[in-house]
Amino acid sequence: MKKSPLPLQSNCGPQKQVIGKEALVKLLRWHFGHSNFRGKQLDAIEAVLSGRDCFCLMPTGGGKSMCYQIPALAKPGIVLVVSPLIALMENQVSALKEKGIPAEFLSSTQTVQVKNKIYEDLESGKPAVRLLYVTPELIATSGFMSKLTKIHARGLLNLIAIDEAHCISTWGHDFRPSYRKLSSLRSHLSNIPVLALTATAVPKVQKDVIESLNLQSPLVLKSSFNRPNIYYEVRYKDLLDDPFDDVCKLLKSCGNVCAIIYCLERTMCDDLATHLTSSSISCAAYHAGLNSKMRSSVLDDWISSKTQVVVATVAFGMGIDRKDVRVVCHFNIPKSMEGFYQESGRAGRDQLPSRSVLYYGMDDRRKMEFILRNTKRNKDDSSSLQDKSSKKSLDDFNQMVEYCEGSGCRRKMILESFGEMVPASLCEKSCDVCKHPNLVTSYLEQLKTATAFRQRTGSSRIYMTSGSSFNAEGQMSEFWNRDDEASGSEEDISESDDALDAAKNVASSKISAKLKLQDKIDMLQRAEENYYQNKSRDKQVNKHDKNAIAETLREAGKQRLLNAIKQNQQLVSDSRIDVDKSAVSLENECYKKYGKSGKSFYLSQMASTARWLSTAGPTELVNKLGSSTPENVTFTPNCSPALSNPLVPVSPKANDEKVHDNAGSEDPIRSSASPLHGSASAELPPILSFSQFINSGKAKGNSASVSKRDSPDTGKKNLEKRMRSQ
Ligand SMILES: Nc1ncnc2c1ncn2[C@@H]1O[C@H](COP(=O)(O)OP(=O)(O)OP(=O)(O)O)[C@@H](O)[C@H]1O
Ligand SMILES: [Mg+2]
Repeated sequence: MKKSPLPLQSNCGPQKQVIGKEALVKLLRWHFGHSNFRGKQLDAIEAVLSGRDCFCLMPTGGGKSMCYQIPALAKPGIVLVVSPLIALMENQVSALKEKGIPAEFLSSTQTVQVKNKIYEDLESGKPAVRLLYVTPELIATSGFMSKLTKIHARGLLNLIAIDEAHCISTWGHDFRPSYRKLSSLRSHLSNIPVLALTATAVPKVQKDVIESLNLQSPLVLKSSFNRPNIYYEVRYKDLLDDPFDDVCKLLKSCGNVCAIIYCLERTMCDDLATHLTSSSISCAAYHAGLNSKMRSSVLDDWISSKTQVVVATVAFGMGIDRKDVRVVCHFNIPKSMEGFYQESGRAGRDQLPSRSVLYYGMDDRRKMEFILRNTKRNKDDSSSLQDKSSKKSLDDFNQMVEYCEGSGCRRKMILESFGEMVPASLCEKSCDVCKHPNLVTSYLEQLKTATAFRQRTGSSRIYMTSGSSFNAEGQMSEFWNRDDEASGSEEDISESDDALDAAKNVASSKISAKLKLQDKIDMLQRAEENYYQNKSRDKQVNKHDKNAIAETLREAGKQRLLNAIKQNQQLVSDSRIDVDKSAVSLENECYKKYGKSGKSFYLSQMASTARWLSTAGPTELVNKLGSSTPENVTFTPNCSPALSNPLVPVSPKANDEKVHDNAGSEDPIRSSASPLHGSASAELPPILSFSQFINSGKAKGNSASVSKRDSPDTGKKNLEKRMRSQ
């Protein structure tokens, strides 16, 4: 619902004018319908309005957003909000727009037209926007920084709010390298107050945030971390017959309530979501393996109560504001208390009674310990730094283990981990230990017995045995986005880099320890032979590859999009849009993006596109489709990704181009129109395979020692085989 003009907007005079408490409360009531400020909100607002820096530590759901949203309404000008997640920005901006508050966000998900419109407004004499949300990656770009400097020079910048500020600290659980670049904000935009907000910062992180952001004599506001309306509980997987069923029963016993279930792995999310759905629980999976449209669709459905339960990796949630989440389950033990606090804190933001249930399993514990012990924080860090970082991660994790295996009050444990000393009586029986102490003690004893038994019988499952299990990207846990510093990428969800790296490192270190050089060479030679054998076999079976996307499927896809477009009268009647070409263009976009990832990705992308066509507003549609350049649309033929000789370096361009896989088709490098490509490839001598290379060395050194497999004859055969298979 749109509101009439802001009551204070025109009354605000010069920047220095002090806005009184009453006026601020009036703004709160008028725009947000809350009767009064909560906790330390007013202190933070008054501080930043008077031009002072502020560090604000409030519990999850404490109302931190209000600390920068009210200042944006109290003074003409712009409040810049730095936020780590595109989903989070989208959410807040649409909620503000609903209330008639001019807010925008800038991210890689928007069309150029939308971004240009925002920039035009910012450059106009009197920008309409009051709150501008951006990612830290965007701030780090020189283009955006120069725009910001100009806005500042025109006296239009009121406040810089850094939400989820703990992401700046390498000691924090969600460290984002791009956040570190925010330290330059101070030097570029002097005299603008900075407000740092977080719910989860241990004293060391608090100090780090204040120093990194270069806050000047900030007002430090800290509220208690206690969330009295959340009941904390741990369930022991090793003592349960079927943990999936237990989650199911738990959700059913709570009624059809809103819940989030966190899992470590994407596959686990999918499996558990399927199980719950088959038990008639309204639920969906959410993780970085889904494309961004699918993720938005799951998020939208959950926010609008179409689905009640989301089974997600930690990719879901930071700052997500659905007030009535009644249950947050951790199906696997989280890696730190900070992460656990933040995730479980998504329950009961409406202050009504809610539950946090953690499923603790010994295998999960071992698995997480393995990941943390072997995770490399940064490839360039020295080994002592790596060791320190790994030790810190393990220390953090041990707190979580203590939380699960300890027999003390859970709430007290959480609060003490944040440096808050409280008596156990504060809990008022709102954790399982305080409410059922005997039961929990008995569980812990049973757990000990079960663990000892497993150790004796060696029946513990082995999770990470070989490198091959790590090849499938996305199978591992996913932590927060650790963008490539140089890329300035603005992706909102990370690929699972940490754990994957860890696993790969371990796999390779195991190989190094085990194999001597000769073994390695033999292994590589065998791998090469297998590669060529498989490749020529693949050619025959390729047609039957169940993951391949056939032309008929693509045709059906185009037809589906065309139907979706035709159902939208807005599109059919708009002369700027060519419906046929738009369908072709959209299908091509889906194929180009997800074709290589396989059929299911392609289909899910098509489904989201069709969904978008039926729900998007007229401006969005015209922006996207009116500007498409269907003349330039080229079709990617039904093919597998370019697989030319792996030993020939392939130019990046060649990777982007489309390659026909049919016999007699041309290699894009050799068939390039460029004379350089043409003549160079004709003159190049054949490139030796790995075996040939090794053999030639051996032949030079000691021709007598050449094995049958390594004989020049075999080398020649290999080369012929290789040529045939291309
Ligand atoms: N003064 C207030 N009175 C009542 N409700 C409020 C008040 N301030 C904020 N809220 C509500 O509290 C909820 C949580 O607010 P918000 O999202 O700002 O929390 P947060 O501290 O940013 O949490 P998180 O750490 O999870 O991001 C929102 O639904 C908001 O509308
Ligand atoms: Mg928040």
